[in-house]
Amino acid sequence: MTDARDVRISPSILSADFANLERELDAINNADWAHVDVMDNHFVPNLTLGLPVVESLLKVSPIPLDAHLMIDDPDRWAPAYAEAGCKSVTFHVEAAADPKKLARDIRAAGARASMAIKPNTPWEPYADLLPELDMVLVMTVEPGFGGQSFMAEQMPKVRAVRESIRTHGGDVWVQVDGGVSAKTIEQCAEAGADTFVAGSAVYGAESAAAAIDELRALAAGHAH
Ligand SMILES: O=C(CO)[C@@H](O)[C@H](O)COP(=O)(O)O
Ligand SMILES: [Fe+2]
Repeated sequence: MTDARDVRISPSILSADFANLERELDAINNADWAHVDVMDNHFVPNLTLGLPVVESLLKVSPIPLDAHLMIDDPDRWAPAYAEAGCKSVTFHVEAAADPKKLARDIRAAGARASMAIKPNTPWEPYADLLPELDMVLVMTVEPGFGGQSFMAEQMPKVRAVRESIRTHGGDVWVQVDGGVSAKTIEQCAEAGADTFVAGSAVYGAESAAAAIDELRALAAGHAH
């Protein structure tokens, strides 16, 4: 059984005020992680920030950073985010040349190794990678932008990932990212997700801290 302590909320600073990121990190200090979306305008059609900004965020963040790398050639770049101090580093399997080696490199550099799959990418061909992973991120929007509509049709994939983890054993977290809000988080938890990214639902709320508490309570009520 999963209880409230096993539900993790990771607000995405993509929806924060980029001119005031230290203040925006402080505003979510009751969250478990801060989710940082790194986009390179190649893997996705958007450009955000890279390692120098992440290094600065690491100096001031009250909570650990969860780096979501939406970039080409993660084999080359991802371990540096772990070496810099990100406690979780997610690469996209669609972009990785050697996902097994990359996951090992991330772990060797001191971070949790996480693999993301886009909405049109099936899970089954990658299930054998589970022993190398600490988290699987099932995208619930096409990566690239905050504020998009949640794709409920990804819930069977969340169930399939959770089932593979049950079968293979191991304490692998299942993260969902994209359109997660008070309206959609319960079905994610019900399907087997335990780690929830929310950008606009947190930073668009009157109180980010209250939104985080609400999301955590809703997810915990449906976790299993
Ligand atoms: O990775 C991404 C988008 O590609 C996300 O992390 C978004 O930043 C989530 O934003 P919301 O959908 O919650 O507004
Ligand atoms: Fe993300």
